Parts: sequence; structure tokens; C-alpha cells
Amino acid sequence: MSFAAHRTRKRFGQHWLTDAAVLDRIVAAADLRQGERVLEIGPGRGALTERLLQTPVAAVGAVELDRDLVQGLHQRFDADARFALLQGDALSVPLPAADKVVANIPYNITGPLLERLVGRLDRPVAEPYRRLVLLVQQEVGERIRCSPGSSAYSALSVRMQLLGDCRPVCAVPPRCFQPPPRVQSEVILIEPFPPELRPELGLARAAEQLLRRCFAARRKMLRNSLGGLVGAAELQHIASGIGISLEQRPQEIAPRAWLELAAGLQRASESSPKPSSDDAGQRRVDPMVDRRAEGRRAEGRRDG
Ligand SMILES: C[S@@+](CC[C@H](N)C(=O)[O-])C[C@H]1O[C@@H](n2cnc3c(N)ncnc32)[C@H](O)[C@@H]1O
Repeated sequence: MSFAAHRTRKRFGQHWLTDAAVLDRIVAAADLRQGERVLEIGPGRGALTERLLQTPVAAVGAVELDRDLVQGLHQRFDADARFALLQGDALSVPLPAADKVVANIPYNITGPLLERLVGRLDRPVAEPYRRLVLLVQQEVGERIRCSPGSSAYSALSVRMQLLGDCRPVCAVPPRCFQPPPRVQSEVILIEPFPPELRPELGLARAAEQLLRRCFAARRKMLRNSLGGLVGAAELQHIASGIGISLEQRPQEIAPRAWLELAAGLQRASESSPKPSSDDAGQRRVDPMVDRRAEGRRAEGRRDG
């Protein structure tokens, strides 16, 4: 099917980026160099693909879910040997090897796609991309990159900022798309840390549990959220060592401090006497904390 015959599908999050200045900003932020391979999720009708192919990259691997766009994309780009298209779901197909990812992503899969591309704190991707430049719903972008103390600061902010350097590139209002989405958007840049700079796996797991526990009750002071994990004096000692107050709430604690807190609690829990059968399971970071609270929040929706 040609692009002219194609009908835009809302369920695939199809909002074509038509603003030349935003396309320029995305490509400039990606800083694509000679020989690099770039992955594009959701090329659509190829507005961004065309720009990517104007850079000196060695390969542009694109993954598009909508079968009806495949023919048009082949017609438009097959003359360039660097272009390769894979039809399928970016959440499940084997992704083409790449150094960088550049994409105007379908907002309804933001959460799982981020997990696939950047990984989770306790399940990081083995070989991180060097850089990702993603057009996302502004609300999600803000949560990814915001500083502690901001109302948008959440467990997602901590996780992402422990996995990489996250920065805003530019705001993108609805008029930059056709059809315009109902929500504001923004371009963000993520530079994942190399494996040697990531938290060690045991600590990452403990931090993940801690984040779930504390952000499930984000209005509670740490003293209350953490009470019962270790004794009150021990908890105070750990907090003072990190330079945080137990009167603080989760959204005030910086990403690195979460790791230090998890490490301190782990150490305290390991060195304390074995709990009696009555309070077994209460002294260590609780692995059964409710996962649902954070579960779906990272999934943005372009249509509000
Ligand atoms: C917001 S549009 C962006 C299109 C184009 N890159 C642009 O900037 O104009 C999102 C694109 O992702 C595609 N898409 C949606 N879900 C997908 C998935 N799970 N895997 C791969 N592509 C997907 C849509 O069909 C659509 O082409």
C-alpha cells in the first residue's frame, strides 16, 4: 500500500512529526557519526528516517509495526543500501544491532519500550546503547529527567537516572504533528552508563524493592516507610551517614542516596541477629511489596 492510500491508525499512536525544526533538533541531539548504526522505532512514513539517512551513519535499522506502511517505506528508502526495515512489534522482535536509538515513539508503549531499550535497575540491558534520543509525552519525559524535590520526581526518575544520564532536548507542542496529539511532548536524551558504572546486581535489587516500598506511600516520611526494617537507632545512623533526614519524603531523596540507603539497610540487616519466627520477613527489605503502584505509570498516552 502506498502512503497516499494509508489511513492513520490511532491505536498505533500514529502522529506524524511534520515540524522541520524539531526533526533537526532530534538529529542534532543524536550526534550521529560516521560508521555508527542507528535504530529507529516506528519510522511511520519516514520523516525522521529521511533525516537519519542524511547523516554519515553506516546503517539505519527501522522497526515498524504497521504492515500497511512497509511498502511505502521500501519505495521511499530502498535505494539507500544503509536502510533496513523490519516489520514487527518493537517490544518483541529481535532488534537490529545499533549504537544509538532515535525515535518518535508510540506513547502507549513508552514504559515497556524504555525497559527494553534501557533495561531495569535490577535487569539492565547487557550492552547499553551509547545514546537514545526519544520523543515522548512531556509528562513522562519530565518524570524521567526531573530533579529531587520536583513534584514529578518518582521511582521512574530514580531508576532512569541510576541507569543513565537523562537530559531534556526540547519541548514539542501538538501543532508539530499531524494529526496533533492532545498532550504536550518533549524530546529527551538518555546516555546509559556503561556496565562498570551501574550498581551491582544485589544492590540494584535491594534498591528496587526499597523504591517500590517508599514510593507506594510517597507522602510518608522515610521514618515511617522504613520503620520495621531495622531498629530505629540503626536507621538513624544509616540516614545520618548518607546525609539525609528521616523526616524527608521519597521525592526528596537523590538517586545515589537511594543506593546508599539500600546498601546501608542491607548491611544492617545482614549484621543483625536472625529475626525470630514472629517477625521473620519484616527486618529485611520486603520483596513482596506491591508492584502495582508503579507498574503502569511509565506508560504515557498521546491522546490524554
Ligand atoms: C508517533 S509515530 C512516529 C512516526 C514517524 N517516525 C514520525 O516521526 O513521523 C509512531 C510510529 O510507531 C509505530 N508503532 C506503533 N507501535 C509500534 C510497535 N509496537 N513497534 C514498532 N512500531 C510501532 C506506528 O505505526 C508509527 O509509525
